[in-house]
Amino acid sequence: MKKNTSYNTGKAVLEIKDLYKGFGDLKVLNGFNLELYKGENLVMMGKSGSGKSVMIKCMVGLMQPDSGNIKILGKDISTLSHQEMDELRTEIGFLFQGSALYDSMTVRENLEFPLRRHTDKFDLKNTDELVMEALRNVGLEHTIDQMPEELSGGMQRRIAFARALILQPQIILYDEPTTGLDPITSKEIIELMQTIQDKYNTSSLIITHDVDCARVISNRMILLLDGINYVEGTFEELSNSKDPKIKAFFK
Ligand SMILES: Nc1ncnc2c1ncn2[C@@H]1O[C@H](COP(=O)(O)OP(=O)(O)OP(=O)(O)O)[C@@H](O)[C@H]1O
Repeated sequence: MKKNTSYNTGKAVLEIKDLYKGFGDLKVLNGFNLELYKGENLVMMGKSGSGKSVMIKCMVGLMQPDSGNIKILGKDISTLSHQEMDELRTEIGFLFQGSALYDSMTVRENLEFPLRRHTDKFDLKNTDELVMEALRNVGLEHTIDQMPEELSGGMQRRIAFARALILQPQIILYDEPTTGLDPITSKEIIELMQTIQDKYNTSSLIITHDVDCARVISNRMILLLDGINYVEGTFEELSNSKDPKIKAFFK
């Protein structure tokens, strides 16, 4: 698979500067910085409890940082109204480990759901077309009228992927996209992530502990350690590091 590692001259779609967040005596983020460039796959690794979820919650406006600055698509999120933040969230697709489908809805209804919430951005007349395109992207057009329970775990994950894509986001956030999947399904998901990036030139922030996933998908990597962006570089650079703290991630 071709890998491009020259994104750091491009335009940043997400900029986190000097982010601090603590809970009482617990300092979680201590001046964390991150830039995600247009069209890149940035893999973020961090130990359990290192603050990855806190960082994401600050990023999508679900948590208030103590200080620091977050810009998404050039907009400082601390200046946005509720409605503006909601609109900006349509530019971010989420694929989380627990991105469960609604059990009582068909695949079609699951995919229509985000569109109905954002009629300002999408014309509901085009719903069928958008649903089909999203399903085509994950190769599951034939499941459109099925219920989630009729699908395998891997297929459900792909439908959740299609649902994350349906709003045509510019940024995709993946949290442990391959955790809990068997190696073959895991490989399929990684290939899908790559296909989507190639097709739509999306920018992805991928949080994972899966070294194989990081090797295949990352253009660049960042390690969150001690509340800061401890190191950044390509997979090759980081995996060959002599620093024991960095080496620990690649065991
Ligand atoms: N609302 C909260 N109140 C108090 N402490 C919190 C809160 N949210 C997170 N923390 C603490 O902040 C630290 C970082 O949590 P976070 O969930 O971001 O970790 P993580 O890196 O996502 O871990 P994992 O990989 O296990 O999901 C933890 O010690 C957690 O207990």
